[in-house]
Amino acid sequence: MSNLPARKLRAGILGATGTVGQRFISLLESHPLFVVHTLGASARSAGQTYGQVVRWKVNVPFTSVVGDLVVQPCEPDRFRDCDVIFSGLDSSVAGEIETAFLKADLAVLSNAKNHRMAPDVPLIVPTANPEHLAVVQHQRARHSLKRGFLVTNANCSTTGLVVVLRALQDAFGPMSHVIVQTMQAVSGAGYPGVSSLDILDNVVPLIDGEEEKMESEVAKILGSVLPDQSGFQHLENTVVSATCNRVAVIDGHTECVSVKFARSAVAADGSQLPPPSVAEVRRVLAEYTSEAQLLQCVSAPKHPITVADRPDRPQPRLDRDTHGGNSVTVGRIRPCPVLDLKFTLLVHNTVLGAAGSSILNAELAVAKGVLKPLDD
Ligand SMILES: NC(=O)C1=CN([C@@H]2O[C@H](COP(=O)(O)OP(=O)(O)OC[C@H]3O[C@@H](n4cnc5c(N)ncnc54)[C@H](OP(=O)(O)O)[C@@H]3O)[C@@H](O)[C@H]2O)C=CC1
Ligand SMILES: N[C@@H](CC(=O)OP(=O)(O)O)C(=O)O
Repeated sequence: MSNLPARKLRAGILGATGTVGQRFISLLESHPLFVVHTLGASARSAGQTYGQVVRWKVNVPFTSVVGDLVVQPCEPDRFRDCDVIFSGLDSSVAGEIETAFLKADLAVLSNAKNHRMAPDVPLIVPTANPEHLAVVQHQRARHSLKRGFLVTNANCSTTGLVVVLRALQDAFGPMSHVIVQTMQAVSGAGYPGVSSLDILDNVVPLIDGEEEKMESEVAKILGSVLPDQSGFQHLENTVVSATCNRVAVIDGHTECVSVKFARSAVAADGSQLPPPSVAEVRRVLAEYTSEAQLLQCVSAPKHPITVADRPDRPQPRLDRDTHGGNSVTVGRIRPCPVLDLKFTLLVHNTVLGAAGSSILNAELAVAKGVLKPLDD
């Protein structure tokens, strides 16, 4: 990896007690570039040690070093000596707090939905659209910042989908139609989230606001950076329809996807290209690589997409941790009698779908020289 800093970057975590915050701590525990330095949460937790307040749900324990840190209020001054800030804040407060951190010239990588669609905020899924990081320079100029920035990652269901769509779009051209049905894990709703009486022995066919986020975020992520790098050209001719369900799985969102390629529509002159074959699609997905692999980012999965060999995969319990939870597993690739092609994918919602993407985005920012230690 290029631009390796002389020392580990000190990481602040906002929302450190939450589901995503805990995943940050777990993934950063022995990270070669970042070290957990300052933890922040609400007034309910601030002033007490992390060990006292956290209701830890990750199946690997946290260290005593982290457990002894005193949780801070989420105010920029408390995080002044952090080189990088990871945010897992609840969206009811993330908007204002992250803006305050940006204005304080801090480098923020957020999971929250609040700033995702802002015109000068890169919305980056690291193995799908890392090139969108280029807009950080314009963002800095607009806010008169020296080193700060605000980069968000996507909704967890969007994340799994766009990695696969990007691979298909690069190989076979744009898609005109994408239809997706999700089966989303309960950890996606945070803690304590959905009550057991609602979810056990049940499927809940509504996740408030989720479908709209999926439908709009795909267009920004699969779009391009404007030639002057001041923002983004959203994809205009790909229609996405999402239906989202909550299921009794702890981690891992499963998505059933059907797509139609623009090339298979009949052109004005009557010409028409056939849709890609299942064999071609399998090969393209299995061979797909992103800039995260080229730049040798330490958390980059060996394969951004893992094509399942067995006909009854992917399954959340068996496949969510593939390549550390940063690879999207795809299976059941087959022709679709309505659109062109259909398949099932699985994304780990709190790793690649949340904290893992933020960390990989930070690694990309280091590799591209956008994120440096405070004293550099
Ligand atoms: N879970 C997932 O799979 C995904 C979540 N996200 C997004 O990531 C963010 C975090 O989600 P998740 O971890 O699930 O949520 P949780 O509800 O589990 O955690 C929320 C965190 O925000 C903190 N918080 C709440 N209110 C305040 C406040 N007023 N001031 C400071 N901190 C506050 C909480 O602190 P305290 O404990 O002190 O109350 C807690 O640390 C959300 O924006 C969510 O939409 C994105 C993708 C996937
Ligand atoms: N809504 C997602 C998780 C989430 O918080 O998404 P977002 O960050 O887009 O609000 C889920 O419940 O699985």
